[in-house]
Amino acid sequence: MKANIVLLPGDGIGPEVVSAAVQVLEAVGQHYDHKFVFTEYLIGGSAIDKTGNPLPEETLQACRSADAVLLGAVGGPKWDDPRASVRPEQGLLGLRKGLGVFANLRPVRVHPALIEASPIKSDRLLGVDLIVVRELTGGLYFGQPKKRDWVDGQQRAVDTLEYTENEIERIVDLAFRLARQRRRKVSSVDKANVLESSRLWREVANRVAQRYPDVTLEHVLVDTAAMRLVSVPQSFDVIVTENMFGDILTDEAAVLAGSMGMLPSASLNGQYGGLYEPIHGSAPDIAGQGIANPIGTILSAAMLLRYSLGLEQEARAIEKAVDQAITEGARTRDLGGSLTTTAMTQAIIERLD
Ligand SMILES: NC(=O)c1ccc[n+]([C@@H]2O[C@H](COP(=O)([O-])OP(=O)(O)OC[C@H]3O[C@@H](n4cnc5c(N)ncnc54)[C@H](O)[C@@H]3O)[C@@H](O)[C@H]2O)c1
Ligand SMILES: CC(C)[C@H](C(=O)O)[C@@H](O)C(=O)O
Ligand SMILES: [Mg+2]
Repeated sequence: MKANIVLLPGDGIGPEVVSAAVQVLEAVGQHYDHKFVFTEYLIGGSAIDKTGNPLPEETLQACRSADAVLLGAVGGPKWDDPRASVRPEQGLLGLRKGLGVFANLRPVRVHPALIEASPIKSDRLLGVDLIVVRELTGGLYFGQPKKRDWVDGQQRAVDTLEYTENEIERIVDLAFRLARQRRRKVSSVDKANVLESSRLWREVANRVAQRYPDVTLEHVLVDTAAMRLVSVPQSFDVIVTENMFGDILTDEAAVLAGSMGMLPSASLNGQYGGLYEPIHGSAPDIAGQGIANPIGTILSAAMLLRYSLGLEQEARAIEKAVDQAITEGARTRDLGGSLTTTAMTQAIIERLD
């Protein structure tokens, strides 16, 4: 098959890990006789530097007409001035909103050989296989008003946590559908003891659950969920939650998997091609050194093949090659090893069937 894939390398380690994933996709393309056409566009800090805009119109249009989009990361200290009127992260949020990708799937699997790499180092990590379904285009990130003003002679800052029933319904429904292909358990994470938006979330989740009598639903408060994630991670199958809770819990979940560099994600809505990115950021502390772990981005490329191009066998081939490389001891520095980004990528490519 032929597919047009837009690349958004972005900032920091973004270009390093995207280039790694492209090499893997090219190798898969050769093995299976597919033609992946890659076109690169600007986003984030590097887009601000070149155009003054973190999401140039040209980038958004290209992403809308692509079969899929693969993104590295945006942001970094260079653009962190709190008084700046444009920020790299606005580019990413604008892209997610502009593509309407409300469903962000963040699978978390612990490779048995990496239990040692996690600070938890315990059998409780054995067999952990969960997926966080993070609502991505609503909640605190996008609610209005979002502003600064002056009240009683001092500055005030306002963010708004807002959800409509429809926004909750579509993401919770997706979580239930996913649970049917897995262990049939949904943990809906909220803060219903405090937040009105969470009370609505719970009501809607209960309503959706009636359509899935074969799936178990539990409600978990987000603070308890954070605790359970490190103490009894095997108790989770599908976690569904609002935008910011999902952001925070998945960084925590990355600790189970051994490193921030391990986790992939897919952002979907069924309309545009889908946006694929590792869950980590631009890692300014290691950028430019060639030591970033490319696995989160490579596994995001596998998700791209699965969800946007329907290439299940090819997706599995990548996942298997990653598993095998790890089993056989391939480790970047974050996992306690010494392989460079390029060497790790090569180790994975060599193990593709
Ligand atoms: N999707 C995105 O584009 C995205 C996501 C998160 C953060 N950010 C941005 O990235 C910048 C840096 O944020 P941060 O430092 O808080 O988070 P970060 O995820 O960039 O880094 C946190 C820690 O994890 C390590 N790490 C992350 N990815 C790694 C990889 N692939 N291999 C090895 N180690 C890795 C880093 O070295 C760092 O020690 C900020 O500007 C933030 O806004 C962007
Ligand atoms: C960079 C930031 C806007 C982003 C988010 O919060 O969604 C990141 O942390 C992520 O997890 O993708
Ligand atoms: Mg995050």
